[in-house]
This record gives sequence, C-alpha cells and structure tokens, in this order.
Amino acid sequence: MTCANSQILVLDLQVCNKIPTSALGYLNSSHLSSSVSSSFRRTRRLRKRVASSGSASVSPLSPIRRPRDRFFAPGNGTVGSPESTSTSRSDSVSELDTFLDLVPPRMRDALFRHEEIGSLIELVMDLGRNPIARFPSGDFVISEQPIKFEDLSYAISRVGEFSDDNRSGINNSLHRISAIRNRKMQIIGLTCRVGRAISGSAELMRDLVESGGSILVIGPPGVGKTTLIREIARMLADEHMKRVVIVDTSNEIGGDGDIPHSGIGRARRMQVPNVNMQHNVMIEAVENHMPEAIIIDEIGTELEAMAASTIAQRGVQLVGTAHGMTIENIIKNPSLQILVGGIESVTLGDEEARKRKVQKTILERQGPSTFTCAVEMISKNECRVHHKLEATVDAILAGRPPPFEVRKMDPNAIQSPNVVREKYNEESSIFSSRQQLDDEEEHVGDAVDNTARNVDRDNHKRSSTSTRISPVQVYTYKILGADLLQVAQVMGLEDHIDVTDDITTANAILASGSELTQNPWIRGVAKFYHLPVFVIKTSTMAQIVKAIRMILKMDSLGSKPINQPANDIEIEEDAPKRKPSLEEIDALEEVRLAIEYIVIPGGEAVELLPRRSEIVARQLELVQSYQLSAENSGTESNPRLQILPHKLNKNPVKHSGSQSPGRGDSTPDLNSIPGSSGTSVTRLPLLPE
Ligand SMILES: Nc1ncnc2c1ncn2[C@@H]1O[C@H](COP(=O)(O)OP(=O)(O)OP(=O)(O)O)[C@@H](O)[C@H]1O
Repeated sequence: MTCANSQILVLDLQVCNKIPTSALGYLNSSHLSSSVSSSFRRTRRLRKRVASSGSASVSPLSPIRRPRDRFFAPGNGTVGSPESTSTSRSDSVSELDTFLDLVPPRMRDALFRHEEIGSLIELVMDLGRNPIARFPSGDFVISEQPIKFEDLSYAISRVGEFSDDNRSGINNSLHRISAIRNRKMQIIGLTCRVGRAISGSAELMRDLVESGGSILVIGPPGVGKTTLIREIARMLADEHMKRVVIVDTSNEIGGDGDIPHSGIGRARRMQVPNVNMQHNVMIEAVENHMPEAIIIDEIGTELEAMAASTIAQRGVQLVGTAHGMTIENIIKNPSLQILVGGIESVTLGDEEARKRKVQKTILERQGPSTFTCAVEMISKNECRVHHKLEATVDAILAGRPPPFEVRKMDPNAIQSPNVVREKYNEESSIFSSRQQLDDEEEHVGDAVDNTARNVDRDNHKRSSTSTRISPVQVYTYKILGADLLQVAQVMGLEDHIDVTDDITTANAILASGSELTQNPWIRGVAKFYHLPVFVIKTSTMAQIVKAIRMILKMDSLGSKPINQPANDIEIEEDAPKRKPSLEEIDALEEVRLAIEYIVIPGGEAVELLPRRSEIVARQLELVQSYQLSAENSGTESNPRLQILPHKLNKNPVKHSGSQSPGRGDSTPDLNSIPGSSGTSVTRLPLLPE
C-alpha cells in the first residue's frame, strides 16, 4: 500500500489483510490502495458490529451467583438464537463465537443462557473447582461440576501456543488466554478474557490524543486499558493518518496471528518474540519503521521505562499503559519512576535543619517526564486527566494536591459520546481556607492592595466556575518549563502563564543567558516572530519569580514593552553589586535553601542562624525578593531572621519581642526596607497560615 502522505511504499501484510500473500508481488500501488480502502470499509463495518455491549464497571466484589438463582432465560440456548440473544449480544456475536468455541461443551448451555452473555469479560477454569464466568455485574458459577483435565485440554487445543509469559490467543481474535501451571509446568488453570474492539472507547481522551502529546494510561487490571489504547491506535492511524506502530508484547492489542485484527485500523503491529525483549522491540520500532506514534501496553520493567523515555526524546508520540491506581503508584515504583522524570532526594547540607525540626531531605523530580500527560482510569467510562504530568508530580512531591480533571462518559451513548468534565485544582480544594484568610486579613485592617484582592477574587471565581482565561504563552529555552510552571503555581499565577513548545504560538521567550551566548540563533527566531527574550543568568527560583513578574508586566519593563520586536530583557541578579564577603555568601545561601526547600514547598517557618545586623539586612532583602515576609526572632545584640511562610505585606518585618534588631552605621533599617512596588498577590496562595 502507499501511505497517503509518505514517499515510502510499505507492503504490509497487516493492512492488506484481504489480499492473498502470493498475490502481493503482482499488484501495483494503485491496486493496493483500492484493496486497502475496501479493507477500511470492512473495518468500519466490523467495528460497528462489535461495538460496545454495555460497559458498566466490573465489580470484583459482587457476590457469586449460580445458574439456578435467576439467570436462566427462555430459549434453546443455541448461539445467536433470537430467544437467548440480547441486543448487546447480537452486536458482539462474531467476536463471542470465536471465544465460546473454546468453552467445553458441557458448560456451554448454561453460559449461553446468561442474560449478559454479550458483555462476558472472562471465563475462569481452575482444576478441581467450579467454572466461573465474570460479567460486569459480578461472577457467575457456570456449573456445579468441577473442572477436569479434559476441560482444560479441550480449551487449550483451541488456542495458539503459550508464550513465555503464559499467554496465548485465538487466531484473528483479540481474546487473551492466560495459563496457570503447576511445578511440573502442566497447565492447571486458565483465565480466558474476551477481547473486543470498542469504537468510541477513546472518546474520553480524544483531545489529548489529537494534541500530539505522549499519554500515560494508568489503571488496575481489567479496567479497559488495552481496549482503550487499541482504539487510540486506530484513531491516530485512520482518522489522523499517522504512522502508528504498536509494540504488541502479548498480541493483545492486535490479536493473535500474523494478520492483526481490524480493530487497530491501519496501525502496524510489531510482535515481541519474548517478553524480555519488549524494550528492544520498542527501540527497533523507532529506528526501523519511522513511526509518528508508538503504542505500548504494560510498561512494567525499568528497561521498558527507559526505552519509553528514549522514544519520547526522539519526538515520537507515545501512548503507553502501566498498572497502578494513581500517579503516586508510579512515583513510588522504582522501576517506573523514570516515566515521570525520575525522583531524587535532596539533602539540605545544613545541620541546623535538623535542630530546627525541619525536613532535611526532600524529594524532587530529577528531569523531564517521558509523558506529557497522564490518565488514571477509574472505570471504563471515567478517568482523571492530569494535563501536565510534570506539574502533578511536582505537586505530589511537595505534598500538595495536584490539579486534575475528572471526565465521565455515558456508557450507553458510546457511539455519540458526551464527555462531562469537572476540573479540580489546588485553588478549588483550598478555596474555603483561602477565603477565611482573606476575611481575617480584612478584620485586622491590613492595607492590602485593592488590585491584588481583585486578582485573588478573580482566581476564586475562576476555580469555582472553571472559566478559562488565556494565559501568556512562554517558550522556554534551556530552562525547564516545569520549573516555570511550578514557580507560577506557587505565586498563584498559574492561570496567567503557560509554557508552550511551539514558538509560533509563544508571546515571550525565557532563556538562560549562557545558552543564548552559545546558540545565538534563538535571537534570530525571536526577532522573526517579534518576541521579547527574557534572559536570566541562573534558573534560581528568585530569578524565575522576577521573570514571571516582568513577563506578566507586574514589574516595570522600563522602555521595553512585551509586544515590541525582539529585544533582550535582562532579569537582574539579586546578588549585591559589590563583592560579597564569604560570610555574606554563606548567609544568603542559607536563605535561599531555607526558602526553596522548606518555606515554599513545606509551608513552614524557618529560623536562620544569628548574624551580624548588616548581614541580616542583606538576608532580609533576599527574603523580600521572594515576596515573603520575615521577623526578627533574635535580640538587639544578636539578631536573627525567621522567614515566615507568608506573602510579603506592607510591614515586611514583624518583631517577635519588643526589641528592634541592632543596627550599625551601614545597616539599613529593617523596618523601612520597602517591599516590591509591583506586589499584586497578597500571600503565597498554597501556604498554610
Ligand atoms: N469501554 C468498554 N466497554 C465495554 N467493555 C469493555 C470496555 N473496555 C474494556 N472492556 C472489556 O473489559 C475487559 C477488560 O478490558 P482490557 O483487557 O482492555 O483491560 P486492561 O485494563 O487492559 O486489563 P489488563 O491490565 O489485565 O491487561 C475486556 O473483556 C474488554 O472487552
């Protein structure tokens, strides 16, 4: 066949599945194209036939029911007979026929008569135990006669060979047969899962798929991950004409046999000879087959996670699944951590941290995550979407609730789905406590900037009504976008600023000065798109805070407004212009560590070491550059600062005692150091009082 938008002629048995292999050599590309399109028509028809047959979530705890209880329906029990067939059953009858073929004859009658037969999920056959059928409504005992070796042999003889992961399938079907063996390697149990291609099952996340970002799907066994990514593969290949390669370790996505199931559409499928080679095949897929998207089920080992990370770095859209309930499970799994950027623990070198009873070691994300977003599947028709996986991981590591969106779909309207979305973010979860803080503030009569209050109120309103505003789009160059977003979040400005990978849609560039010197082309690009370049020397939190304030015009840009032609805007370092003493450097570093590792992430106050008053004044300036307030917890002769987890307000330094800090001639008045003139948020929104 010819790929519509590719120069390459790909002769693919998988797609030309209606053409005898022997005939392929005689066909030119136009023959192949027409064969392919007829194959597509067939695919579409087939998909309609096997469409969802009721998909309430499976309740593993439902009581086991027996045939005599209530499930006998009238009819002769023949497959497809009108009496025994529900609407859902007739929809999926062709898939089910293949499956039911492996059921030993003595059990068929009872099974066929089950009113939910069209939604059968699994058949469980364990030697010496009653056979069980699993339905969305619960488990059903098919027969009171325990399973014998003959029953197992009957089923085994109808499926393909078992691979080293003890899985097998039925040719040209999506069913999965998994074996349990005894110590002599004889099969003594079978779990036979009905596989179905369900058109519309990926509607919950159509926008994520279309955005081109990589998606990590997390969910417990049986929740519908494989079914979902099969449909995503088809969507990308057929509707978006992408070159899609499925790495199909257990032949579960594309079905058993060398010609894949029509449920994957035009997507190509690579089989994996042995489960331990999955990571090799993942890399091979990228290197040999020029995919634009790779689909991979069950990323479970460190090697597979590393391969996934390599693929993502090569700019291929990756859609993968992993077992787990939430992203936290992935963070805590040492083999899979790399999928979310890797986790490292950072130890504060200061012994004092321990004395002050503050956390000495904190966890941080090591680098960019493999996936852009993540979806936690709650059931087949409900999921939680984490649009920015990195921001979610950072929030979880800092002990904050991550922002996410819950999406639900009516299982009965899968062909014309209406996805209901509800946004949850940190703002909404702390709405009441923030409102209370604001009220308290009004009582004590603090002179709070009215504009700031309005920004806060707007934020409250936004979080409760989910109204969208257009954030300023920033293209970051050699500065982690996640860092920018995290700082914006801490400043309560996450709705106002966003990171984009597409420079053509950016409103500004934020770049590291040293990288700009080495790669001057970025200035050329900025000039071309008329973008201002905000340049920071180092990616410290203080510098990023300043950059955000300037990008959002909260601080003056002087004569360089944001929409003028490319123009470097230097973000000045907070470091003093004169050469600082070693003691001063040490004191300022103490402030930085305390703020960036304890005050902001943990929301805790930190008391610094006692210092000379001039040094304390420098420390205070640095504290204020983070928009935080502090108080003098020492004495006049021995001043020391306590950094408070509160947003800077009009009186930057409070005194815990009646004494003022001591002042030498060169010491600025700690009470008179002005706050930032452009302050527009009255407190750090995420910090507890
Ligand atoms: N949207 C849906 N509607 C109806 N049935 C579904 C839907 N999605 C999946 N199923 C059915 O649920 C069962 C389990 O689905 P699937 O194999 O996709 O789960 P999974 O999460 O990949 O499981 P595992 O992790 O064990 O591989 C299958 O029988 C499948 O046909």
